[in-house]
Amino acid sequence: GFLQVASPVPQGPNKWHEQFPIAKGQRQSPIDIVTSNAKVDKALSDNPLKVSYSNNCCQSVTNTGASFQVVVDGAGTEISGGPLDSTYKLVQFHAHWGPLGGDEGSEHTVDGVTYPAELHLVHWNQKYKDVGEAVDKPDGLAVIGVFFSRGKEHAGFKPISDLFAKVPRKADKVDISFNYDPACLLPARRDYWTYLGSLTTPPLFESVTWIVMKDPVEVSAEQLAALRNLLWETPSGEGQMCNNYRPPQPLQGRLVRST
Ligand SMILES: NS(=O)(=O)c1c(F)c(F)c(-n2cc(CC3CCCCC3)nn2)c(F)c1F
Ligand SMILES: [Zn+2]
Repeated sequence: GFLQVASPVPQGPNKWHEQFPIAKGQRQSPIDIVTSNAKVDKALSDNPLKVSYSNNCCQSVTNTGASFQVVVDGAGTEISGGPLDSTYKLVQFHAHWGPLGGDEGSEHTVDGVTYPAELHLVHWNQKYKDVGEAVDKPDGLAVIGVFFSRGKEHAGFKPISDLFAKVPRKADKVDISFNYDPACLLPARRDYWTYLGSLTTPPLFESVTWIVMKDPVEVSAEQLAALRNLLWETPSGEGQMCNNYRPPQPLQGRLVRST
């Protein structure tokens, strides 16, 4: 019979350094946020983080083979202020999560505490011509991280979590025909920690100003379970996508600032 050439199953985080040496770099993400070591910086509150998203910016949801990804056309979806020296535009949002019913799954941890999932809103610096140019520059990206805790249903996340069943396989894609404002996914209290880090997936570029919201948002157990409608390649064939999170990396002496 024909030689079966399977697509290589993606290597886990502790092998990434073989192909991406920067995995052992000086500003890798995620990190464990030790709240007692975070330094309150008045400058962050003097120039508050400004999030101005439009409600018709979301184009589609796709299964990237590593997460869901809501693709956004950046028109009018800008953030600025806080730790940012320029305006950044939203390009996509996705998440990382753990096993069904488990409490691990977030990438950042807070005093060693994990959350069942973590949402990432990825923005690129408008001083560059596009995200491809920005993605590997030290000030190229700004990612807002939002912890998901298990509780009551998140009405704002429902239109998105209902779409996961429609994109079970890698490269599956469904258009978003309704108006959707991703700002509904942010916690009411806008306090955050911020530090300089990296992409948490290959190519692991050290190009991210991280803005990790202090307060989690509640989503229901069903909405967390809906993340598992997404499938991916496992060593034993196709399986439910889960545990797509990188564990915390060495702080390497970096300062974490806090509002
Ligand atoms: N977890 S994370 O740190 O928030 C995070 C991710 F997980 C990502 F996958 C990306 N990412 C960026 C690109 C486009 C690049 C286009 C140029 C070539 C490299 C990929 N695709 N995925 C990303 F930007 C990001 F910030
Ligand atoms: Zn991410």
